[in-house]
Amino acid sequence: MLSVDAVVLDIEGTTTSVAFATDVLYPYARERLPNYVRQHRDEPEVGAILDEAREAGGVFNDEAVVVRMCHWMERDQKVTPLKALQGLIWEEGYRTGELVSHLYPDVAPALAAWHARGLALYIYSSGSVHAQKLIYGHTLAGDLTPLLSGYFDTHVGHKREVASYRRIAEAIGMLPGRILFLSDVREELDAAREAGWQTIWVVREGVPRLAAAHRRVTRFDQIPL
Ligand SMILES: CSCCC(=O)C(=O)COP(=O)(O)O
Ligand SMILES: [Mg+2]
Repeated sequence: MLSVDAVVLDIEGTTTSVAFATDVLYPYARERLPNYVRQHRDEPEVGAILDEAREAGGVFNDEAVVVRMCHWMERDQKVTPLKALQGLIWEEGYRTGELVSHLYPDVAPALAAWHARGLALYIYSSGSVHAQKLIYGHTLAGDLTPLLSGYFDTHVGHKREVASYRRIAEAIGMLPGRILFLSDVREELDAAREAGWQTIWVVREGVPRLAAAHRRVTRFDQIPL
């Protein structure tokens, strides 16, 4: 059995299929981004995102920033202002019911059981905190947000950087060795382990099995908690 006080979960490829992101969420945002910017650029929140994107992209006007953001999206670059804007665009889709988050069937029962056992559950994703709340608030299994104690995005740093995991441990006030990180990406797990966390590599069905560098599961009910 693993002995931990908290579980930190990645989203894409771990609780939710990569296909939901690549075939549903990202195209939804890509189709709407230019119009969304045109309609909302005078709102302070969107204005601040555009300023940050201008700075990150080294461009000066709104047209160029839209082109740059679309370019980031095509390459799935996890650039913080892009992720913030995607979250705002997805909001309407979740509100109208057009978007419902995919969730692997083993996830909701495991989260409920771990929560009932007193484990604190957190999300760490490149998607913005706003997007994360929407994703878990509208899943195939219903609203899972009551099970979650907090959310972290790229404001704590990127997921392949050791410092990000140190910051999260400090923010949640737990010893690194008492935190378990679940992810489908080896470089993220390597960074978490270097920060002293326990790790499990979630390798979902249909995903090629690579050399095991971390303890590995294909479903959450195989996690010994
Ligand atoms: C269901 S994916 C939506 C979240 C997102 O925008 C993203 O980039 C996912 O990145 P992760 O770090 O969770 O792999
Ligand atoms: Mg992932």
